[in-house]
Amino acid sequence: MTRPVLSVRGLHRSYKSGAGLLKVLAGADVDIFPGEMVGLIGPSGSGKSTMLHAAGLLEKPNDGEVFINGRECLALPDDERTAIRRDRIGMVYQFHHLQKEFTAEENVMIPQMVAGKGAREAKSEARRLLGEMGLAERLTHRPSQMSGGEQQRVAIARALANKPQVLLADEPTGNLDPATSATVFDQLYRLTRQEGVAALVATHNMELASYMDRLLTVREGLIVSYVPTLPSY
Ligand SMILES: Nc1ncnc2c1ncn2[C@@H]1O[C@H](COP(=O)(O)OP(=O)(O)OP(=O)(O)O)[C@@H](O)[C@H]1O
Repeated sequence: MTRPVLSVRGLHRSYKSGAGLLKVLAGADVDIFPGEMVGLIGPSGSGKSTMLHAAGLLEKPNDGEVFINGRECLALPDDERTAIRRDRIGMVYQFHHLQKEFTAEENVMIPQMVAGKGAREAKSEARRLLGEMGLAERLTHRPSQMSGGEQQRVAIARALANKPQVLLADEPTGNLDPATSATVFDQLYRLTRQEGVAALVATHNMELASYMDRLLTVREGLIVSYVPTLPSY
């Protein structure tokens, strides 16, 4: 049987809320297998971002384990966890978070060079990925010189630049109009498939969700398989 590339086990996360405690995740499990695209859906505030942040090793949960390629990462020393996050995990957010003083090409080169790649190799990979995202004519544009959809496509190329095994995307098209959202999602879908990257994508967009291989949702702090029923949420 294929081993999951990302495995989350028994994740607990609560936040202080006034005098009490808001339990968001209460023992949540997720398995993502190589090459698949899994949707994470559910109402606002249900815990999708909380799950993605913990799975992406950005935030320590109160309890639980996160395995990347079979290796538990939350208990690792900070520097090892950072290296795994850099080399194995790509993140895309609703807002692109590109560095505004750098060009599209440089934005995609930076994470590669931080990971130790030389400038020439990083540039060639940046050009390849930006070309795949339909941005061959935008290499030297800065974020302010690009449309929202173009900026988000650069952010996707950047997230894939270090050949991660898993891409975690938090409403990657949530800030775009419906037509641009569909195009950007299409490119995200095609490129993750082509590069063999597994993806967990939080979205409110049920049309995009219908293209995913599987859907998960958060219910009472647990992650469960989601089978759409009428009326949908
Ligand atoms: N740092 C924090 N401190 C306190 N409460 C928080 C914090 N982060 C998240 N929460 C709360 O945890 C709950 C889950 O938030 P989360 O962002 O994971 O939901 P979500 O499903 O991603 O929502 P959305 O679809 O609106 O992005 C919310 O009620 C939120 O207010």
